[in-house]
Amino acid sequence: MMDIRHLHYHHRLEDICAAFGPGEMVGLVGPNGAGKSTLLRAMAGVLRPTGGVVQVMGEAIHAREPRWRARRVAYLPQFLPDDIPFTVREFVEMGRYSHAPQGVLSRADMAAVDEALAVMGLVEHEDAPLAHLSGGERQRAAIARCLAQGAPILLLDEPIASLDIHYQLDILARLRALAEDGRLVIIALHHLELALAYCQRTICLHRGRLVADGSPGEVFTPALLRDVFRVDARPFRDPHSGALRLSVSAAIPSTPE
Ligand SMILES: Nc1ncnc2c1ncn2[C@@H]1O[C@H](COP(=O)(O)OP(=O)(O)OP(=O)(O)O)[C@@H](O)[C@H]1O
Repeated sequence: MMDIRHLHYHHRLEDICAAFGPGEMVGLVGPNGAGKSTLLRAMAGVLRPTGGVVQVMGEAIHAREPRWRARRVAYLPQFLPDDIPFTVREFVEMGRYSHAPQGVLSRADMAAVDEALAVMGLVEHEDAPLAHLSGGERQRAAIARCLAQGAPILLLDEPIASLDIHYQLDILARLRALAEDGRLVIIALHHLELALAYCQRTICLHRGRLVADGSPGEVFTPALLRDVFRVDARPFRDPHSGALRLSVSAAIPSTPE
């Protein structure tokens, strides 16, 4: 479904190789500045690699036009501009325009928008200007736009960063359900505990390189947590639920470079 071959982007990404299939829920983790957003932008086709290629369904994504990309990949950037001059509904409707060649949304398009607004708890805000929403509500509107898009691949850059705990868990559960339904979902996450709980696969970037790729239990070793994330931490199995959890005891002090 998505194949990354020897991807480079200046010094920010170096020789990234990975392949992803339908039905996968993948957590993209790594410390600040590791290259997660850069990688997601290259995967979404909005950033042209300086080497290698990202193929989506066998085609180099950056070489295809925006409508082709939007039918296949829904991409949530890490930050939205503060001054988007649209109502919440208009903004979510934008997710459907790749399905409406003449720019006129059909009944099915409107139904997809209604559903996305409802699952993101935004029906009461649909006529409000986007700029009048709180940070978390705006983030939910951006996720609603991605969901309305109906693309088989979702690339979400820190989708839960500004959300309350209910929406963090609710959205991760919804994304996992979409993956179980056959989509490919890749999310950049700083919450390693939530990656453990919700992602079946985790890929870890460090200084622009892919340093680990496997189940969260395989990836979050005490050595990787120490060397990459600079914390003293160890995974353990919760005696009640049997789920893998993370016990983090301390940040390892930075040493001057
Ligand atoms: N516009 C830019 N121009 C030059 N360098 C950039 C630019 N944006 C990011 N970088 C650099 O590229 C590297 C990777 O940044 P990126 O935003 O991809 O990291 P990230 O893993 O998403 O970080 P974070 O967790 O802090 O969001 C960093 O060293 C950053 O300083």
